[in-house]
Amino acid sequence: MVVLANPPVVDQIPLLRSPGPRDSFAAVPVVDLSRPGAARAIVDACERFGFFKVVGHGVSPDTMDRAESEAVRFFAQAQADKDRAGPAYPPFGYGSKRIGLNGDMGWLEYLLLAVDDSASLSDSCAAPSNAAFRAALNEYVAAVRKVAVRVLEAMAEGLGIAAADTLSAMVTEQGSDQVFRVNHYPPCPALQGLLGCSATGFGEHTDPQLISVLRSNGTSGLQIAIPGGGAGAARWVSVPSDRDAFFVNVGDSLQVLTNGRFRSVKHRVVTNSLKSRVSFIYFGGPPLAQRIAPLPELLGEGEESLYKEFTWGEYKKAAYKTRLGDNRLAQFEK
Ligand SMILES: C=C1C[C@]23C[C@@]1(O)CC[C@H]2[C@@]12CC[C@H](O)[C@@](C)(C(=O)O1)[C@H]2[C@@H]3C(=O)O
Ligand SMILES: O=C(O)CCC(=O)C(=O)O
Ligand SMILES: [Fe+2]
Repeated sequence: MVVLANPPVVDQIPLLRSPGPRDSFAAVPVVDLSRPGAARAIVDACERFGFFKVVGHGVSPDTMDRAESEAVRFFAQAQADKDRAGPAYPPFGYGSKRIGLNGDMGWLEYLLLAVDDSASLSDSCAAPSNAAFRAALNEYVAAVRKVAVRVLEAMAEGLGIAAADTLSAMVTEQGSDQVFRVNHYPPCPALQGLLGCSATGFGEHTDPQLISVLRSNGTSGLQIAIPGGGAGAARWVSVPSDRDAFFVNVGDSLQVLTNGRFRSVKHRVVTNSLKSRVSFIYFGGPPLAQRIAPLPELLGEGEESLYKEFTWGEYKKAAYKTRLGDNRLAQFEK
């Protein structure tokens, strides 16, 4: 029997099967935000996959490129300099390989940053301290939050909710819990010898918030779980990258607000063996006191909530005690 030992650099990082051309999710739903019909298309994608790609968003390529090149510059610094941006208090600040506080590991480094009510990086996070990087991220975060708001408004319209801002207000009102993440996945060449294996960049999970809006530098690696793996199982498919587009994930809280009509999508990142991936993710969450329960307009006659009552603060506290791959919503199901 041949026993393959993991190379030491990836000792504690789980391996995944390297994606191949047959894993490509060519049918990823694409929504053009500038066209009529976007609301219906978004609802359809959220019901089927909890995931879609957004084009026609109007965000300037300069805004995206500036943020990306500043991020590349930040991560190219010496390790000791990056470590100085480490969390003043967890989870915010610079991190490397460790995800969360419960033992999850991935082949990445990242900045996890709090966003304030005016869609700027919160002053409570000193990192990143470089003024040009901070300015570029502030410009990007303001732009991506506008995209999130338009998407949430379109969802409300598509769901037939009378007040257009029912969902979007949750991420714009005072005290809303918005987080921004910059992930850098260096290539993992040590694995080239292990045929067919890649390091886990970011292990499988669902996002706890309402929605996450992601943009990457065009290096592939993001996978989502879609129904249809046979016998009710899910199948992992690779999302073709597109540096000009945004990708939207439905999070756990939106699944609950829609009483399970929208799916909180399971996703993960597989490290590329040749190219670095840089991704930006805006996580739109509500204020801590926001009650997360199915919207009354969405409940049919006699339909009951599938979930126990909770606030976002309660859910977040419970979520941060779980491992990445845990089914966080299970403890709130009736
Ligand atoms: C393992 C963990 C990392 C995470 C907190 C958690 O305990 C479970 C949820 C994880 C997640 C996934 C989406 C976002 O990247 C994130 C910032 C979030 O809100 O929930 C991360 C958390 C993290 O990295 O701290
Ligand atoms: O970096 C990516 O592309 C996705 C990361 C992710 O899912 C997350 O940070 O929650
Ligand atoms: Fe995620």
